[in-house]
Amino acid sequence: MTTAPALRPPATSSGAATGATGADLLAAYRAGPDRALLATPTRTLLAEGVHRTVEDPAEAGRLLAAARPGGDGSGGGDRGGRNGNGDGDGDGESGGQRLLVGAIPFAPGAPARLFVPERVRRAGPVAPTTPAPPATDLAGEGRWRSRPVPEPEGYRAAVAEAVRRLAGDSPLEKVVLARTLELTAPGGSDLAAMAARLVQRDPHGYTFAVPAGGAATLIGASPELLVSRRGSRVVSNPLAGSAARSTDPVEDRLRAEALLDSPKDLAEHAFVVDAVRAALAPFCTGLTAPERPTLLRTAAMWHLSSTVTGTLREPATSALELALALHPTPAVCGTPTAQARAAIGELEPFDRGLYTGVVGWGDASGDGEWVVTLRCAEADGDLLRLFAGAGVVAASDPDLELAETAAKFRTFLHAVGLADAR
Ligand SMILES: C=C(O[C@H]1C=CC=C(C(=O)O)[C@@H]1O)C(=O)O
Repeated sequence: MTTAPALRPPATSSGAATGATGADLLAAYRAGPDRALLATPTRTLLAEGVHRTVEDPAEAGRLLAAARPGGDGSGGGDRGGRNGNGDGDGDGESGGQRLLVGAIPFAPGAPARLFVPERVRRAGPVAPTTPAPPATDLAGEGRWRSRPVPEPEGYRAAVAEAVRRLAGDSPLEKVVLARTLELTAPGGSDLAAMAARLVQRDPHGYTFAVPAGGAATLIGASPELLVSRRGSRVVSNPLAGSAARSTDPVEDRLRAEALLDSPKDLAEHAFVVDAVRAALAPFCTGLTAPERPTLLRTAAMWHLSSTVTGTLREPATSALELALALHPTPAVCGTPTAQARAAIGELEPFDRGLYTGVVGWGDASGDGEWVVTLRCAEADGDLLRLFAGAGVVAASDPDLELAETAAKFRTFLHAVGLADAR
């Protein structure tokens, strides 16, 4: 057990309420190793200054527990809020200094990029009407060079190999295979402007821009809530099963309806819901999940979506503990987890880093919102490395999974002001 220094940073860092809006905090964000922005459907958090960094997520959990009022987990009340995820908490520089923000990687044992900020400014969600910078400022004419890793042919071959394994004797039932797209722009990229465009395009998503080690920043807009905990109320929103949006409204609706009826996608989805229920069961009573998924829409994608809710058995269980118990779900790894992880290690020719990990915040009362790290890029100097993956099951078609990952890249490409990539 760590004898943790209190999470509370120096007393000088606390401040009076500022009345800032979500849009103000978004506008105030500047990328850097000591800044983090989280803009969720219910709140905006801008964290500045590093009180301490935490590389071990388990240690982060202990730190939060030690900083809990009375150390007994009694700090959280059930205050409800939209979707049970909270209500934005009002605004201002807050008594929420005892907060942890950042990202946890996909691979166990790789360093987490979590930190306790010196200052946290909070506001409600960014209004959907908040103007974003024009795409042309970011894209410029021919400014970006792109390189897929692996090449599309390599990704197709990996999916085909996974399908062969899924059809064979292996216990593997689902594996999520990803690819990357490296974009380079001389002079680097304006990450604050990209964050603004991500929020504006997907105001119901979870936009994040957090330090990723060294001078790198992890930036993206995830549609998938891994878990939120507010008082005793626990919510998870697993997604799996996807279709690209169409600009033609009739075609768009047809794709959505086909997704809802697709046996392949329903199977892919069921693995995730079952795993989420199983992981939450030891911690929750009254777990509920719908019989059938519904549709969730982002600007670029349709997804099959299920909202799983429950009530904590032990009030001391934090959102972070729940996130660590859930991660990695079959939405990003596969089923069974160990075999899927091994297949990913063999079939993906790159390190996922923070992609398909967990990103978000947790506070000393145990409340928090942790989302699955998707639809994102790692930005470092001139390089932006985008990531996208797709769940592969026995009925998967390599061409369709390639097209699905291309569609998933669009979330970020549009934030940069670029058109599609193959
Ligand atoms: C792995 C990704 O998406 C996951 C989340 C939602 C739907 C998914 C799917 O339909 O395959 C993936 O499981 C990604 O966006 O990179």
